Amino acid sequence: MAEQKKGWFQRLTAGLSRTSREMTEQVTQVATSFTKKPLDQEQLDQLEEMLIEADLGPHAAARIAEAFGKARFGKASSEDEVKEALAEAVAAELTPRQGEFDPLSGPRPYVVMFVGVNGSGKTTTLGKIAADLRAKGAKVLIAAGDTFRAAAVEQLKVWAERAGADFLSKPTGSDSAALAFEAVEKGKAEGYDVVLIDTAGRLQNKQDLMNELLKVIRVVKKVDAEAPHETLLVLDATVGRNALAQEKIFGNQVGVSGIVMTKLDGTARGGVLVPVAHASDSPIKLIGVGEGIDDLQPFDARAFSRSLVGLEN
Ligand SMILES: Nc1nc2c(ncn2[C@@H]2O[C@H](COP(=O)(O)OP(=O)(O)OP(=O)(O)O)[C@@H](O)[C@H]2O)c(=O)[nH]1
Repeated sequence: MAEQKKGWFQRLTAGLSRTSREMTEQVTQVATSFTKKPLDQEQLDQLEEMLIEADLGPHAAARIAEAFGKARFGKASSEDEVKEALAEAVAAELTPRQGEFDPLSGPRPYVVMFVGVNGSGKTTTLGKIAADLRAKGAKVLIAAGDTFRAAAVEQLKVWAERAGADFLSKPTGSDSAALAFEAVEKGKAEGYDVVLIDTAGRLQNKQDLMNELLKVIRVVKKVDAEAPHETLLVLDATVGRNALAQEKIFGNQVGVSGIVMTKLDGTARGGVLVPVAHASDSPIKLIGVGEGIDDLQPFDARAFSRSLVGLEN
């Protein structure tokens, strides 16, 4: 178990290495002056600026700098003390925004819808979740709701086969709401534990896409009024602060129950998770720190915060 936990933290740290390297460099720079003299307002301002540059957003940056100031004002600090205090201040921001994705403890079939723009990592995330659920012995059905793109259907099919999950699709251009309806009906009739529904990420325009997603939800509710039990919004961390705009649109128009932040390994701007977590009404539930199956992790605010500032564990 300790080994497993270590492996998990190492993957998180490796995944966040670009962001944490950037942060650590900055922290080290700022911290050099912190070690030499008692913390003053000028240093706090520098720290705040650095946090803004790291994409944590102006509001969180101000709050974190303030919390840091409360903990360390008037004291000289070693680099590790700076990191510890920063990690604590970031964790204080994120801990209330941490949520759990646990489809096997909910009603059966537990219906999960994946939304997000093309390329955000929806298909990969869905595939990784399917593989994890299958490994736990669950009966899983995947519905290829992006009926507009043949390539998306094919890609999802590969993931379904790899995971050993059943797969439902329709010819390109079919009604995705009808497919979702069938999937939930089949899920009910055939005793599935979980139904995972992929959706389109791009249509002619944003409003068409939102209308389409709302239609899928309406239709799914005809089979099960409680469904979808989860609507996971998949956001790509490499788009930086654009992720905030996406959260706003999907969150306001479709309704989202949890956020998955992917590709944290592909960017030095992983700090963007902080303003997204704050702006969103729904918690961060999962993070993607690589392309492998084990690289989708439950979001752990404390571990994320420590890893972000380059602490070892
Ligand atoms: N490095 C890294 N790559 C990821 C992660 N998650 C997804 N990807 C990659 O991002 C690319 C896009 O992911 P998809 O799952 O195809 O994205 P999508 O939202 O389904 O997009 P479409 O299939 O175009 O609708 C793929 O090459 C994935 O392997 C991650 O956490 N880290």
